[in-house]
Amino acid sequence: MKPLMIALTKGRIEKEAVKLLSAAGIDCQVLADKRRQLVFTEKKSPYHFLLAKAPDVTTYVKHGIADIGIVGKDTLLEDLYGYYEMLDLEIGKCRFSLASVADFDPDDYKRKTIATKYPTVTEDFFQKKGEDINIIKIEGSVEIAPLVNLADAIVDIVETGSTLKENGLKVFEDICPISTRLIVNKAALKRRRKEIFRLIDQLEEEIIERRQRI
Ligand SMILES: Nc1ncnc2c1ncn2[C@@H]1O[C@H](COP(=O)(O)OP(=O)(O)OP(=O)(O)O)[C@@H](O)[C@H]1O
Ligand SMILES: O=P(O)(O)OC[C@H]1O[C@H](OP(=O)(O)OP(=O)(O)O)[C@H](O)[C@@H]1O
Repeated sequence: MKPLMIALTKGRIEKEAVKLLSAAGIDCQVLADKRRQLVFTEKKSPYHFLLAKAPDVTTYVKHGIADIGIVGKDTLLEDLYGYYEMLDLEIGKCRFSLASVADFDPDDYKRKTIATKYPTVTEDFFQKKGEDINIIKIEGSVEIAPLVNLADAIVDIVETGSTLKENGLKVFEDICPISTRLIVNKAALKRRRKEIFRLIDQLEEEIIERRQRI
């Protein structure tokens, strides 16, 4: 049978994810000297890999190109269906927060404009408060928006808080924690159940060990 194909989010969580997979005994040797290569399907490799942007990892898993995806909960909350979320890898930890300039009033009754890369999360957060808002979709450096009056506030990822601080912004409310998750293609979970659960068990064991080390 073909090796399992794992779609890995490239960028910030890549290194941590490869470290976790390797520690769990999942051979990632092919990724060691990858340079600009993005697809790794070497015959002798026990696993195949592709490296993609976070929202595309979900797409490759949904379409069955990848059996397994490694992607942040932030991305999954924007694209909720069509895969199984199987495991919290407990890496890539950060959170969603509502942030703005110091004089922003979250209790102001006027209809707010919120800038974000995450419209679904934002809509859901304000809907639960019973608040109707305008959303402006921004692709990055979202912190600019309240500084130049494009928006009243932002919903964005906060990790250390230094980006907010360096731009004179503060958190008004934490929305939810985020971490990296393992997702599985629905058909693959039926067809390759044994192999996938073996990989999940290996990862779980390593995650528990790491928890005990802290
Ligand atoms: N401080 C952080 N900022 C952003 N993402 C973080 C942070 N810490 C962990 N993550 C996780 O890393 C994932 C990938 O983030 P990364 O910044 O590499 O890509 P991106 O958000 O698509 O940005 P870019 O467009 O710069 O590539 C996020 O989806 C999130 O789950
Ligand atoms: O709390 P911190 O540790 O400062 O991290 C949070 C920052 O990191 C992310 O941006 P990223 O670097 O991915 O760039 P982007 O704004 O272009 O998405 C996020 O959108 C924040 O801007």
